[in-house]
Amino acid sequence: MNIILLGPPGAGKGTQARHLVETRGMVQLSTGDMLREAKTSGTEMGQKVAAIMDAGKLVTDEIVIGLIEEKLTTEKGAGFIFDGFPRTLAQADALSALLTKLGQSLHTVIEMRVDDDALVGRITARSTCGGCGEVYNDNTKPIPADGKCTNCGKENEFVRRADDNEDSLRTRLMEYYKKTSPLIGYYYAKGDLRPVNGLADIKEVTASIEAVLG
Ligand SMILES: Nc1ncnc2c1ncn2[C@@H]1O[C@H](COP(=O)(O)OP(=O)(O)O)[C@@H](O)[C@H]1O
Repeated sequence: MNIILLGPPGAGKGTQARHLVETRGMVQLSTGDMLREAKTSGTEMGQKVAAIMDAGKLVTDEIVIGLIEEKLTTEKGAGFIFDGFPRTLAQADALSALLTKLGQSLHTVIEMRVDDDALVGRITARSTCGGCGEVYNDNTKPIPADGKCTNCGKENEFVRRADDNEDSLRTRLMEYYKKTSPLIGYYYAKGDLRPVNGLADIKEVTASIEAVLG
């Protein structure tokens, strides 16, 4: 079963994707994570994407489609969760073609609905473990009082993502409304779209997603 988690930055896609990985053995394909990895790798591609990401703009379709294509052919599991991809209509078409080529299809597109004020609040509070990238303070969980990451167990610094600042966030929201939100209509018309309330608490959102996936 292959699914897309669709929604604006800060909607909680990553949190819910990680849950599906743990409970269902699905494979999370987060283009944001892949690009952040590329950014720190020091490659030519990494340097190219760093400035774009930090400013909150979208990286080119060519780059992200290439990253997804590589993962689709190498990763194995009980289906893929596309998290942060597709973000443009060109990416949606490319995904459809790639899945067809692999003899696979898309099961459901889960639209995580949240209001803009909540997003801005979540993202400007968000920080991550400097060691493993575990997310804190985005309405999920507070930074541990003992300073030890609940995921990797180490006492790392809790850092802000380079693009989690007010300016970059405004640009990311603008990019979302201009380029990504048309996908809601696109998948609705295809009959694949299932909305869930992303403003509910994490467990309730998880339960709504479970109910949709069956
Ligand atoms: N599918 C994509 N197409 C283009 N750029 C992307 C894509 N996925 C991620 N990015 C880049 O990575 C940044 C971070 O994405 P992501 O981790 O999904 O964060 P968030 O959902 O919090 O905005 C985006 O602002 C963009 O620059």
